[in-house]
Amino acid sequence: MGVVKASAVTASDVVPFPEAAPTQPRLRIEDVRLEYTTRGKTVVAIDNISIDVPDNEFAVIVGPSGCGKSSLLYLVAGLNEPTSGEILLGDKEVHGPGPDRGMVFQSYTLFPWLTVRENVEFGLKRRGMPAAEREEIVNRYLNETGLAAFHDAYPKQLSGGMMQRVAIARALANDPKILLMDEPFGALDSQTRSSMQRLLLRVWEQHHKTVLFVTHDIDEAILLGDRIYVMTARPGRLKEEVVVPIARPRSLDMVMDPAFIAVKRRILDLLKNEIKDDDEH
Ligand SMILES: Nc1ncnc2c1ncn2[C@@H]1O[C@H](COP(=O)(O)OP(=O)(O)OP(=O)(O)O)[C@@H](O)[C@H]1O
Repeated sequence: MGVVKASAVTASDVVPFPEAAPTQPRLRIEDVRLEYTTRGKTVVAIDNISIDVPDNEFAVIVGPSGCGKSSLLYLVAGLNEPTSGEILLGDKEVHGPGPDRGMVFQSYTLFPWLTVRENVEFGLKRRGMPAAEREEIVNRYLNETGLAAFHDAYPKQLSGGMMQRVAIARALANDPKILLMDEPFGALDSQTRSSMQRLLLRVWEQHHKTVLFVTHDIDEAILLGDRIYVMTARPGRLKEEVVVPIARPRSLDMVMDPAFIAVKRRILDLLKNEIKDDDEH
């Protein structure tokens, strides 16, 4: 084969590398502002927040009480519309709720007339998934969340922790693009809360589902999160994005690690300043 001289190669001969599709983060919150108007009085709850949540990351929102954390999650869930700005999931703008977003709230939101199995199965059945496929998926999530032995129980027979397991299993079974969790362990006693954190760590490390998680608990935020968005006092703005430099798999005893303590100190400082700023106004 002859040698191709460099001079023989023209621009039109060069086959460009296929451009890698730019990887858009799954969730983009762009310049979102939210005002509530009640009886003629307008309150700015969220003031121009922009956040990109990378795919397959566990993102956590922390901030002073009333800074708009739940409001932001509700906007992503499509349960409310921003006053301005937009929210994109993939390349679709969010308007209204949809099966691409799974929600787990602090209050228990199971259907009381359905068993554990039927609760987990609900969304799949609604989508018309065949029974055999449904059963396989439901069994998998019942096992993963330690609910297999309780599959025939009704919500009223379960403790708060068990009900939240069902809510998590139900959300995951629907295979949403993102899981939105609003203080899901906020109503649980501290022991149950720890056990739920362990469970969520284990389940999340298996699926790496994109999560947006709201909490007041800084230890919980660091333990679970890859990235923590710290908000200012109301009107909520993004104060700082803190990346958690702690390897996975994680365990609850990591709260004693120097890296954990350093991140905690950083977040507490950010929040302390925020509350002080707020008091001074
Ligand atoms: N439906 C509503 N109508 C009017 N004001 C509202 C409404 N929902 C929330 N607010 C106000 O908006 C602000 C943000 O509320 P939000 O519940 O989102 O904050 P949060 O950070 O989740 O609070 P917390 O940490 O206490 O749960 C608060 O001042 C709240 O009183």
